[in-house]
This record gives sequence, C-alpha cells and structure tokens, in this order.
Amino acid sequence: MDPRLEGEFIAVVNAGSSSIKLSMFSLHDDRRLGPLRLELRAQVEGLGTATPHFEAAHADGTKAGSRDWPVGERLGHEGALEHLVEFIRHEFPGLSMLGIGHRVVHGGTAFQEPVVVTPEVLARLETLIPLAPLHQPHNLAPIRRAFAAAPGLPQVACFDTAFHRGQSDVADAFALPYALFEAGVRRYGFHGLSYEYIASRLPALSPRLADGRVVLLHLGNGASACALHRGRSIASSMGFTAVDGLPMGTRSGAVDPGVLIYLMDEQRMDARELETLLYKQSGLLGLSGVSSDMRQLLASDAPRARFAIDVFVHRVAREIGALAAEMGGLDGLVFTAGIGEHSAEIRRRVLSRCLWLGVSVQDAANRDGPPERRISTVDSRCEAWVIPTDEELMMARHTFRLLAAERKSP
Ligand SMILES: Nc1ncnc2c1ncn2[C@@H]1O[C@H](COP(=O)(O)OP(=O)(O)O)[C@@H](O)[C@H]1O
Ligand SMILES: CC(=O)OP(=O)(O)O
Ligand SMILES: [Mg+2]
Repeated sequence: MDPRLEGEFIAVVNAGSSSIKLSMFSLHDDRRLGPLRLELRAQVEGLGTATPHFEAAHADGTKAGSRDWPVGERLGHEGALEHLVEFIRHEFPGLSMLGIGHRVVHGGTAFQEPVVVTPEVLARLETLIPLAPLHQPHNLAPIRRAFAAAPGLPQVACFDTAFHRGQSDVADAFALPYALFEAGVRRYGFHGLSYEYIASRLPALSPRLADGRVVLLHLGNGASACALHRGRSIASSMGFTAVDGLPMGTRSGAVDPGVLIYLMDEQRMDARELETLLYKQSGLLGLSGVSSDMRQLLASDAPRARFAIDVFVHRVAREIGALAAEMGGLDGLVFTAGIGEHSAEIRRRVLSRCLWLGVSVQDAANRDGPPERRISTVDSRCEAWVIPTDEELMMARHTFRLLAAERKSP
C-alpha cells in the first residue's frame, strides 16, 4: 500500500445523473493546510450510454486506474458503484474510515444544512424523489448500500438546496395559490455545494466580491446561476426542481407552463412522457439534434448546433441581468463547472453581452492562465473570474465538521 494512504479517511460520493464520483480525503493535524487532504478521485462517467468510462487519479494528477467496458454493455449506476467500491478496497486495504459524505440534490424545506443520515432521515429523503427524479434516486442508493454493508459507519447527507435556504419568501414564491407555497411548492435552488465552495474562495481572491454583489454561473451538464450578496445566496435560476432556469445538456430550463398543458391536450403526453421530454430530450441536445456536450457543439458545423449555443448564451445573459436586478447592481461575475471553467468561447460570448454592466474582458486571461483567475481588465467596473468548483471538498468539510463534533459529544 502507498504509505501516504494510511490513517483515517473520509469518502465523498457525488452521484449525478450520468456519473458517479468518489473521492478519498485523509485526515491530518495540519494547522496550515487544514485537516483534510485529497488523496484520490475516482469516477465512472457516461452511465446509460454505450461508452461508460472509469478513471482514477491521485491528488497530484498521476493516474491510479482506468477502464472501459465493451460497447453495448450498458453499465448502470449500481454496476458503477460496485466497481468504484472494489477499486477503493483494493487501493486502500485495511482502510479506517471516519465516515462517508454524500451529495443529495434535494433537501426540501426540512433539511437546511448537512445531517447525519439515520433510517428515518433516509425515509424522508426518499419522499423527495419526485422533486429530483434524475438525481435523488442515484444519490440515495449509495447511502442504502453503505448502511447494509457497514451499518455502524456514519454517513452525512450534504444538500444542493441548503445553501439557498436563507433566501427570502418573496424570492422563493411562485405566484400560485398560497396554500401550495405552504405545502412546499416553492423555489429551492440547486448546485448549492458548488456555490458555497466558490463563496468560500472569494475572501482570498477578491475581498470586494466577498463583500459585494456577484452572479455565480455554474455551467456544466446541469447549469444554473446564483445571486450572491455578501457571501449569501439571495436568488437562483433553478426552482422547485433542477429542470428550471437555464437550458442544460438535456434539460429544457424554463418553459412556459402553458406548453405542457398544450402537449398534454394535443399530443396526449402523460407525466412520464413530459418528464422524459423536459429532463432528457431537451436543452442543448434537443435544440441541436447533435449532442448534449458543449465541446461537440462548439466543434460542429451543423446550423442547429450553432443555434443551440446561441440559445444557451442568450438565456445565460438574460439570467445575469435578472439576478443583477435582484441585487440592485453587480460587482462581479464568476464562471465555474465544465463549460464555465473550460470554454473561453462561451465566456467571451456571454461577457460580450454584459458590457452594459461594466464588464471589460482581458482576452488573453480569458483564453489561458492559472485555473483560478481574474479575466476582466484591472479597470473593469464589474470583475469577471474563473474559479474551478470543488463540490467534493465542500462535502468533505461538512462531513468532517459534523462527525468530529459528534465524536466530541457522543
Ligand atoms: N474545453 C471545454 N470546452 C467546452 N465545453 C467543455 C469543455 N470541457 C468540458 N466542457 C463541457 O462541460 C460539460 C460538463 O460539465 P461538468 O461540470 O463536468 O458536468 P457534470 O454536471 O456532469 O459534473 C459538458 O457539456 C462538456 O462539454
Ligand atoms: C442539480 C444539478 O443539476 O446537478 P448536476 O449539474 O450534477 O446535474
Ligand atoms: Mg455537476
């Protein structure tokens, strides 16, 4: 065994709609670097497609493993999880664990911060599956599996919704009958672990933004925007579910609800068919007919690929304006997640629509530079930044904080 991998660990599981990521953090008494150190990241991507792919890397980026499955052997979430668990067992024999942190997309109104999962908590989280059908079942399956395999091992659920729970009722409400608001039909907002991580980086990177009005843009396979005022979320583009707001890889983003009634009446679509349409057949994939993957769209000459990108950029620019209006102005913009971190072209196009907000882009910095960087000119009234997100580190921090506190007060 690698001597670095002795001691106690926290595992963190981020089960998405088409991938499972598992990261291992070791614990240390290091005042300067903090108690958590990333040791290994492992993931299976492309679940449900013809070409699932496993890859694992040590913290320094060196490869720890990889695997492809034969074309046509459709690997599901369960098979991927088994593979990851076996890999970790092999890499970390005799492993001692403090606990496991899980990303759980929906915490409803009841869960406003991370919690240690009990069978009762798990049962309540299961009732939220209809509110996040693409994510919640996959988030809860690894919890159930770990309960069965290691009943005494503490598990912590970290919610995508929690960071937004401080938003006002006015920001949260749909203008539906008030009884529905009371029954929990309201805006929740998602990608909260990502936004919380970015907010935690701002004091070191830009004190002005840490204390100011910022729109955070999480543009990945799922995409959303968040209005951050003095480090707190005050509004977000995602609503009751993670299908609202911006167009995404395969999700529609906001549509006129009248369209759904029309489709039910005229095309006799039922709830399941609408769910498939809105979550799996829309967004970049639905508009382009080419791919849900922004890299492929940017590389394509197909007119509809270009059209899909145009719609995406248009809606992102619109959302920035809407969230700036909620905050009464804007001091900065932050791009994060797959597209936000890696696509200079999308950032350039979005920022070219933000001149009215006082953004002046530094082209060379936008094209290239260290992963965390300012991409606006020094005299830009509104700052623009790229900050890679780290949902896993945020989850490891929450898990450590909760379990260390539990250990002190048994
Ligand atoms: N260099 C790049 N240029 C454009 N898009 C990119 C680039 N790298 C990754 N992406 C896009 O990022 C998206 C995936 O984002 P990511 O945050 O990794 O998703 P997930 O929600 O699965 O974690 C895909 O649309 C992918 O095409
Ligand atoms: C909430 C959500 O959309 O998550 P993801 O981006 O992982 O799909
Ligand atoms: Mg994501």
